[in-house]
Amino acid sequence: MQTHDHAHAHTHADGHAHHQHEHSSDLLLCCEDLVVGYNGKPLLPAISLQIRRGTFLSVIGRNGSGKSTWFKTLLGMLPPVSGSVARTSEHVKSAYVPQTSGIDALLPVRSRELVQWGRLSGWNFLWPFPKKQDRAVVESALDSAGARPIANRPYRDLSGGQKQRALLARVLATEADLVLLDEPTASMDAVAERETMQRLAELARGPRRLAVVVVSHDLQMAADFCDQFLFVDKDGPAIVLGDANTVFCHPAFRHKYGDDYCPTHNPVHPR
Ligand SMILES: Nc1ncnc2c1ncn2[C@@H]1O[C@H](COP(=O)(O)OP(=O)(O)OP(=O)(O)O)[C@@H](O)[C@H]1O
Repeated sequence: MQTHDHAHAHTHADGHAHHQHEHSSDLLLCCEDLVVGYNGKPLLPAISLQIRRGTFLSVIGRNGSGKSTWFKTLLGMLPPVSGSVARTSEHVKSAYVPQTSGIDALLPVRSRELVQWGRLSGWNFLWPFPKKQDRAVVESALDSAGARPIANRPYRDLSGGQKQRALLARVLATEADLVLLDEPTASMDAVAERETMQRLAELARGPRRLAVVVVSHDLQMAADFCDQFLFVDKDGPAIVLGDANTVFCHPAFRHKYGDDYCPTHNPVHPR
């Protein structure tokens, strides 16, 4: 695993023990010298990375460091300033859960309907009556996300943590291979946060073998559950990709977050 300061990072988000059955079809998304930004202006240094099935990657960085920008580019919602991001096959499906604040809090829908929307596309959207098979997927997604108790509640009346459960169910209902979640545990209490991270880890490491990418501000929680970390900092020279020790002990990371997360620099309170 390498890390890179300055303009060219070539690192692969792989090489982990639980990727025992890894083969070429595990590769879902490839970024080559990808530079993200707005209106042709780079925000972060270039990075090359590959996202495979079974990966649980956490994107970390201070407020305004470029995490959402990176996400949007990965999803094709924002064009790269330079370089490329490509799915390895047109069959690779990705799904996105925005920050809760990005959803209209006045949306007059029940949680179950919100999840059903994950099954609809194109013209279906104008005739939103799910097929029997879609209904089964929706019910199972509600169970997997722990959202069954809130399925009939209007989305706007839910607490922040309950909203995130409904959104997680929605992502599961899309049956995507690659799931990107922007701060999925932002308004959850500590127990709910841990449960959600556990569920996401199971989606990556269990039989579904999804690739899961989360933006997380809780570094300890990310360290406990994720296997890959991408540190971004629009004001610094580095973009760092690697396992926990590689990233948390990198000088650029420690410059922003201090030494507490790096076991070799913080031997008194190792992670
Ligand atoms: N549409 C836009 N045009 C130009 N600049 C933008 C645009 N959207 C965001 N930015 C800027 O890009 C930078 C990175 O923003 P981004 O939303 O990616 O940060 P973030 O790491 O996700 O932040 P947070 O942790 O607060 O959610 C910020 O300086 C922001 O002001």
